[in-house]
Amino acid sequence: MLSVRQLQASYGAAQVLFDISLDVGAGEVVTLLGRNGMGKTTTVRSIMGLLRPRGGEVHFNGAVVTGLAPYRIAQTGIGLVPEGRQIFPTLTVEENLVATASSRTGSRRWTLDAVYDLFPRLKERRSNLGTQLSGGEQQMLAIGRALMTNPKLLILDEATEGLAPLIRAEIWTCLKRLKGERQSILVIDKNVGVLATFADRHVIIEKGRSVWTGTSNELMTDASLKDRYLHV
Ligand SMILES: Nc1ncnc2c1ncn2[C@@H]1O[C@H](COP(=O)(O)OP(=O)(O)OP(=O)(O)O)[C@@H](O)[C@H]1O
Repeated sequence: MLSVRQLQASYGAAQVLFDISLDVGAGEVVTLLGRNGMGKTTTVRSIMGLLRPRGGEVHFNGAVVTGLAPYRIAQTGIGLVPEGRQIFPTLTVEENLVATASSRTGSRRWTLDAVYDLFPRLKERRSNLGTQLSGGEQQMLAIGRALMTNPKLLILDEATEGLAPLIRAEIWTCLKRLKGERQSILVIDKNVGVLATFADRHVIIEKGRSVWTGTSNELMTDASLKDRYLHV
């Protein structure tokens, strides 16, 4: 479904990504791991066309999407939950959700009711403005908004950063439920232990290079990986 090959990217003259390769298959949950500043967000931004890659290729559903405008990449069926949520603060919850609604990619799975079923709290808050929501509610809204585009692939950058433990658990439950429906997901998060309970594969990024990929079992049984690449 998503295939990234030898991706390179820079901010101005500073090259940040040197060689990122990763795959997400249909129905798979894949994580992007690595310490702060290693290039996870930049990888996501490059996949989405928010940063123009200076080398390498991004294939999605068999087509090369490298270098397309972000809206065109989104239209191919990739839904992004960006770092920092970026919901529309002056719109209500419901307006935020409706603003992105689309069945362009063929699937009509995600409607307002379906999102409210996944996150009942959003239904309670449907008339509240974005600014009136807690961090957890904003993250639920950001996920709901991405789902309303009926994406073939959902990408979450920092899925639970800064959220209280109970809210985190709700987000994990949501992701597990989506996996149960065979939603393809690429997720960045630091909670490796929880991710390993339901993700299929993991990709570790170190200084702009994808240096390891493997299953949850392989990740959890190789303690040296965590020491080398994940501990601060
Ligand atoms: N807009 C920018 N301009 C210049 N350099 C940037 C910019 N954004 C990120 N960088 C640099 O690029 C490198 C990779 O950053 P990136 O945000 O992709 O890392 P990350 O793995 O997502 O880390 P984090 O977990 O802290 O978000 C870092 O050295 C960072 O300082």
